[in-house]
Amino acid sequence: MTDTLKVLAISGSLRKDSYNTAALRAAREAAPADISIEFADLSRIPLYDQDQRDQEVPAAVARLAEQIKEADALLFATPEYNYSMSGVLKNAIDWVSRERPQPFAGKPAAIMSASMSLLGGVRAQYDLRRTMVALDMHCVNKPEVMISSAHQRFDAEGRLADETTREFIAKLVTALGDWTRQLQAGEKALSPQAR
Ligand SMILES: Cc1cc2nc3c(=O)[nH]c(=O)nc-3n(C[C@H](O)[C@H](O)[C@H](O)COP(=O)(O)O)c2cc1C
Repeated sequence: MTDTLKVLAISGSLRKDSYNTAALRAAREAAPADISIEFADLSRIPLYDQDQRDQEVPAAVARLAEQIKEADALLFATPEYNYSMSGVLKNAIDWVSRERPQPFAGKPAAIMSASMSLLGGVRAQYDLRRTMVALDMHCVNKPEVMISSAHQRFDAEGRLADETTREFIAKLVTALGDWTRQLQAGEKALSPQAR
């Protein structure tokens, strides 16, 4: 029997009716039985301030860093704000990136984006990928899930109403699970005990 993988879902939108958060809920529904998805909460994270950090790491940041450490993998969904990821997401990543050991290092991760435009947030995804390189995350390359015209793909209750998008999301979650197990197997093989 395979162990369940713990995936932390991180939405870059605080909006109650966020399409990105809704996409993460759809991912949780579509996840195979051996993947469990829990949600991070970025709403209490203040703006990054080095002086504040020097005094005390805010509780919401410490909690997020802990959740990231405990997770086997991360699943991001980011809105596109002016061709980039949201400030909410970048700010949270910046806070956590100052923790030591750096919690993102070596983490398997995957990205989705949802936008009302026809491009589905592709430019935000590539910004996020660049940040992932800086932080040594290992991002799944394919499938790329960009949810365009998001307002037409979710119903008024925020449920995904588009089968093609659901299939893409399911494939991405499965790919993230496979990628995570592959990386974990590689790490085991390289550990001193295995030599
Ligand atoms: C400040 C701001 C900038 C935006 N810039 C873009 C953009 O560059 N490209 C785009 O596709 N949508 C842009 N949008 C629209 C968002 O994609 C849209 O509001 C989306 O629903 C936000 O994601 P959410 O539903 O998860 O909150 C922008 C929205 C805001 C508030």
